[in-house]
Amino acid sequence: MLRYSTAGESHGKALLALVDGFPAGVTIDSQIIDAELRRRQGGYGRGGRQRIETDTVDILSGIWKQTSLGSPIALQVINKDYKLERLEDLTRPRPGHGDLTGAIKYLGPIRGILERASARETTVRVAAGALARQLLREFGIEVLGYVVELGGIACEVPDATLDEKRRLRDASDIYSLDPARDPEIKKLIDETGKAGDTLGGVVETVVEGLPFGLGTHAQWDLKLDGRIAQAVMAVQAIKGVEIGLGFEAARRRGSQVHDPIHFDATKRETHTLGFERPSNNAGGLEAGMTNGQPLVVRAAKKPISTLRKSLDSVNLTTLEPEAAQYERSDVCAVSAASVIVENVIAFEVARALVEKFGNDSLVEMKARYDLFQKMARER
Ligand SMILES: Cc1cc2nc3c(=O)[nH]c(=O)nc-3n(C[C@H](O)[C@H](O)[C@H](O)COP(=O)(O)O)c2cc1C
Ligand SMILES: C=C(O[C@@H]1CC(C(=O)O)=C[C@@H](OP(=O)(O)O)[C@H]1O)C(=O)O
Repeated sequence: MLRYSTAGESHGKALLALVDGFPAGVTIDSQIIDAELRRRQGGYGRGGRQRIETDTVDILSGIWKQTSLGSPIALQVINKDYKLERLEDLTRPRPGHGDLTGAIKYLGPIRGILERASARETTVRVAAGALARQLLREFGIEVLGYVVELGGIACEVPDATLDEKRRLRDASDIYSLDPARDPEIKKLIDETGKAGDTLGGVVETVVEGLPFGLGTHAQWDLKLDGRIAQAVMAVQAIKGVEIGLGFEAARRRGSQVHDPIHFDATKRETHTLGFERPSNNAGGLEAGMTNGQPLVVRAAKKPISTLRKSLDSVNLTTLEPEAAQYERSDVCAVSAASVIVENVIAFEVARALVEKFGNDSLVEMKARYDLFQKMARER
């Protein structure tokens, strides 16, 4: 099974991810991982921390001569802002962060909670996802994430091709598909920050080139829609996930929701096996399985919890009412969230891919992939 777990505190020595079950024989370029880490640090509205860090990955194991060995891959990102031993505890928990609940649950300091709850941990989730997408590319599977709404301002271009979307996103400081709106959005972020407040937004990820049959209908916890939702919801500050039409599907009639099935013999040799869908309201998943269409996932990110103009809180030492504590913080991290969501989805898709085609070696996976496509055409 392909899986990973992470370790590390926000101001500890380093963040670590341990990736198990990654197939042998995949060419790994650490610069591809570093490029995703750089993007995660970017966007507009980040706080002072990103001027301190220059995140790069150290691959500590599992790779030889730029090729995966099939053994565990340990990924490390060093914290330049390592200062955990010197930091004081907080006494006034911030609403929206894990401070109050974690301190009560673990009967310990708030510091012990916020250091691990912090989205700094997503550095190594992104590193693991960027590793996984190097496997996906071997199968022509491409993943792209971008911002579609920020602080209530919509910034998307429907119906663009993946390449057009990539070009637009890479031209935007916000990572949206509508760079023309960058000045308006930046102004909103600046004004909100000056007012001591914060902003959220909506991000979208598209995965193209998926074969039929990743995931399964057969058991609830193996359905790919549920697994994608878990991976995305588990990103800090994500509060909603939609696949395809999502909540909008509940407002329409069936005839306006379900994607008709057509057949085009000229596309028989492609990953769709010739089964074309004039719409993709299902977002690429039916009954927990990929259906050859692009996977489309949206996620809602709430505004940052730490407010310069603090909300009401309680001093946990005196139990007297006091304003919540302020620690250095972002005003808006929606752009970063688009990079994180994109990469956690990449990992989940890669996990489902190795489930279907095996995870010993890339060469065996490819042979099984080709055999499956042939058998599916001949069924
Ligand atoms: C990229 C990113 C950066 C974040 N930066 C901050 C921050 O600077 N300050 C803050 O209070 N919360 C920040 N958050 C959100 C908190 O980590 C998150 O709200 C907290 O861990 C509680 O978890 P929950 O919102 O998922 O319930 C950030 C989240 C993301 C995804
Ligand atoms: C460090 C990162 O994000 C951090 C996430 C975060 C939080 O509470 O989630 C709080 C801030 O931490 P600090 O107080 O050290 O500035 C953010 O900067 C990062 O994304 O690399």
